[in-house]
Amino acid sequence: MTDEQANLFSDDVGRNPVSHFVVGKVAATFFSSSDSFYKVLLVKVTEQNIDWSEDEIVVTGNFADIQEETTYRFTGRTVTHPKYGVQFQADNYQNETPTTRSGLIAYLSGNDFPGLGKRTAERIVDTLGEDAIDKILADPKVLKPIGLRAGVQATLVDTLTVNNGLEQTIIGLNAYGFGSRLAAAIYARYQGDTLARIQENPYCLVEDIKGVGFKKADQIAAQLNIDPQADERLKAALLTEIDELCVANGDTYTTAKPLLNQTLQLLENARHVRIDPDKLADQLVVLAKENKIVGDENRIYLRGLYEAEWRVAEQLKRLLDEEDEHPLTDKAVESAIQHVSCASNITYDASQTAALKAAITSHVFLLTGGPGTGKTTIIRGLVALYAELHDVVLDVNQYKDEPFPISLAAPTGRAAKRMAETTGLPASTIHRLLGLTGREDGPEEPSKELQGGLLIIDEMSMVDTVLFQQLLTSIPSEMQVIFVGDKDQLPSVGAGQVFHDLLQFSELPQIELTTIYRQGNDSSIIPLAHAIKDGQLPADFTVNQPDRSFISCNAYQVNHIIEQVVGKAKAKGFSADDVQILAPMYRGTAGIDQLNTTVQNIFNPLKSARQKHLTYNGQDYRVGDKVLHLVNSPEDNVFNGDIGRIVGIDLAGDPHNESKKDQITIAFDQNEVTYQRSDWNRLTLAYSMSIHKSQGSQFKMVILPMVPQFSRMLQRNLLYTAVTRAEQMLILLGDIQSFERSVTNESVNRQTTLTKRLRQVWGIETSDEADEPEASAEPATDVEAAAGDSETTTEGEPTQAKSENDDDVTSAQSVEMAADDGESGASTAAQPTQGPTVLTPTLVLSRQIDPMIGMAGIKPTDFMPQATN
Ligand SMILES: Nc1ncnc2c1ncn2[C@@H]1O[C@H](COP(=O)(O)OP(=O)(O)OP(=O)(O)O)[C@@H](O)[C@H]1O
Repeated sequence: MTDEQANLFSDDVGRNPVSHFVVGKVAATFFSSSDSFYKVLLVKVTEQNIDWSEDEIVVTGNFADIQEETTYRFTGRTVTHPKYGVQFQADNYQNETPTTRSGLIAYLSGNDFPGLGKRTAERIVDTLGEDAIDKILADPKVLKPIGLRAGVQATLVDTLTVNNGLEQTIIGLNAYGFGSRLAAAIYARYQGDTLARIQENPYCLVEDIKGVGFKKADQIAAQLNIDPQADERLKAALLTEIDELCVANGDTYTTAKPLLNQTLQLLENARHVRIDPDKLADQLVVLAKENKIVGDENRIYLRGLYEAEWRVAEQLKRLLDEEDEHPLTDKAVESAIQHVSCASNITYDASQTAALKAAITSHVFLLTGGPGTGKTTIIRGLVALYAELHDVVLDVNQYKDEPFPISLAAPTGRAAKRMAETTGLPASTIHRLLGLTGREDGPEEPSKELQGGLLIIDEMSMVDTVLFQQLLTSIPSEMQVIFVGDKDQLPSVGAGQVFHDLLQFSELPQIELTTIYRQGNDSSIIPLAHAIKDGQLPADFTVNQPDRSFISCNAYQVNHIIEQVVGKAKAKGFSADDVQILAPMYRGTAGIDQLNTTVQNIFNPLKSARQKHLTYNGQDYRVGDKVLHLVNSPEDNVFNGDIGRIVGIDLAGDPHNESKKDQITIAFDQNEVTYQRSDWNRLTLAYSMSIHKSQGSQFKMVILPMVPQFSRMLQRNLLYTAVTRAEQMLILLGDIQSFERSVTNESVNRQTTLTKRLRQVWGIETSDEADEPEASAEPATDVEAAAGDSETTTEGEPTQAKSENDDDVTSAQSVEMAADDGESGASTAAQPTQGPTVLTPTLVLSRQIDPMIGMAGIKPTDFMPQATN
């Protein structure tokens, strides 16, 4: 154990003056978690100081590699379990190796150490003393004077390390405050080097371990007295802030000024120190040299996102360049379209026919259109067309031993389910299609090659840069691929605006469907959506329609009005699944959290104090609740935005709960998932949800409040996405000015360079490229170029939220100083990308919402609160 660790432990002891222990042989392992180190053991007690009169005790805790029939010393405390009674909860444990001379000699000459006889064991103990094991573990070279054969020495050291080292590692990780799941992930990554790696550079955890952030690493570094000015600290903070800036804005790159500003704030606030901005800028250069970030003109990218954009462009070129061995004739295609049109009883209009024709004859095709313009109709048509032209049988049961020739996929489980329902064919999430588990280390992780002749991806606006790159890499050149979406919806949660950018590039075959079919007497929602898309509210916006209404109210009235509207909807037979409240923000009187509580009490009230429920993060969870999964968890086949229902709550004290832990079981459309407490942060109630999370889903009734408090969230694509989620009924409430503001507030574009990469890969010179510095021109040499540039960006540049530290003059001045320092110029040497030579840029680091089914007779006004009727 190092001094630092010893300090940590003594600190623990300081807080816990009475150190309780149990020493004993592990007789059985009752429970062993599959994804963490948590175990429940039965221990035969040989020694203890906990007032225990029985021979055996149950010991729980985080233990690595426990061997049954081996003696351990457990330190911790006794706890009384509601069902199992008194147990010993261990914070620390160690292999109880003997400490007396004779005990040590017997241990070292025992079965664990083949090749070591009694005499050699005596020599070891006599030479190294009774702390021989600690000395050997600290430095195996102490064995040199003993003169052991190399093989025997290696076995001795290895076995001692296994018997003692792993425990020490887990104890060390526990002491650093890591829970069992993170401890398992860290150990899986560094193995026996874990503690040494952390002690040398705790910031390595930020890069290597999902779930460990800069602040955690920085706390450990502070405990280890690592200099706050250390290069590794500055680099970790820079990487964290590039990621944060890109995640916060959905950009694929950032620029020097916001990056340096935010990084300085992070570094200075965390350890209350001043950081030299020049030193920080130097580390940006170092990160580029280490190939962790890429500077291109005034843009700064994380390497993964930089390469993902290049790869997307290159992969699309590869697919589009593929030549058909047997190209389809116009005549064959036109005749097949006729057949499909007759069989489906649809007369395709001119642009729909053009879309069918272009899509079926292109290797890559993009189809966009607003709600009700026929995207689903075209997907169905394409499937039928492909089957006819390629002699494919559309009966999945006939493909037992070979892959179905048409793959359909979407970014979320709900969108995939809708796709399967509308086509009558299997559809999956993109993650599942690619066999992604979510545990991949990086975007470049190779995924399997897809099989079949045609791939159609729906809800393309939700696909981010990294996932798209993984998808394209898996598509074989002979496969046709069609991307379908609505370009005016919100972009992906992850970085990029892939569909938007692809549509900007006219070399990619594409068609926008603009004729709206689902309208007339049975829908005023779709025309409303199209009007919003075009930047205006219709004149009848506040006039009640058969399927839509507007209730004027202020932010403080929203909750009460929604309570009345939902109460009436429930009385008319609407279920919690039918009614969806969408709001832009979580906090506030009209925010998602408050509305969730209100609507939960209507659809799933707590009926008695004995009903199973639990509280987490200020929200009450009950069996029957509608809940939302907040992240992509491909390992459980549940995705960001998936909605499920709580079907089980197991409390630790339940007699039949074998895990003896609190857990929630949720049924999703596709499967059931059990969430341990450590996963509850992936959940929230779903009666009310953010518009972002509703992407890819539709609901019979959407209730949408818009009030001035939502301020900067009042944007056109947000309102458009919310309105298009309503299948049959839309109830808008709030103040008209907020809706007007949303419509006029044109959606902010993200900072991406995908369209630029496409132009580069296609070798197309465009006029706006002339405005940009030549790849081979003199490199911008310092922060000045980047910082100056970010100052001149106007529309489209995401605005930096005012940080708590905006009045910190020193930090602000520091950035200016760095920007002024023309001498500190640094540019990295050109580095090739993965692409063809001609594409290689000079890498210059500048520090630089069907008809009204079942709705007959029900009008939105039926749900209006009495006061407004
Ligand atoms: N050419 C056409 N002639 C008659 N009806 C059509 C035509 N094209 C589409 N429709 C009908 O219009 C309605 C909307 O079409 P579809 O569902 O394909 O649009 P969509 O773009 O997928 O809409 P959303 O994005 O809202 O799901 C459907 O009822 C469909 O049958």
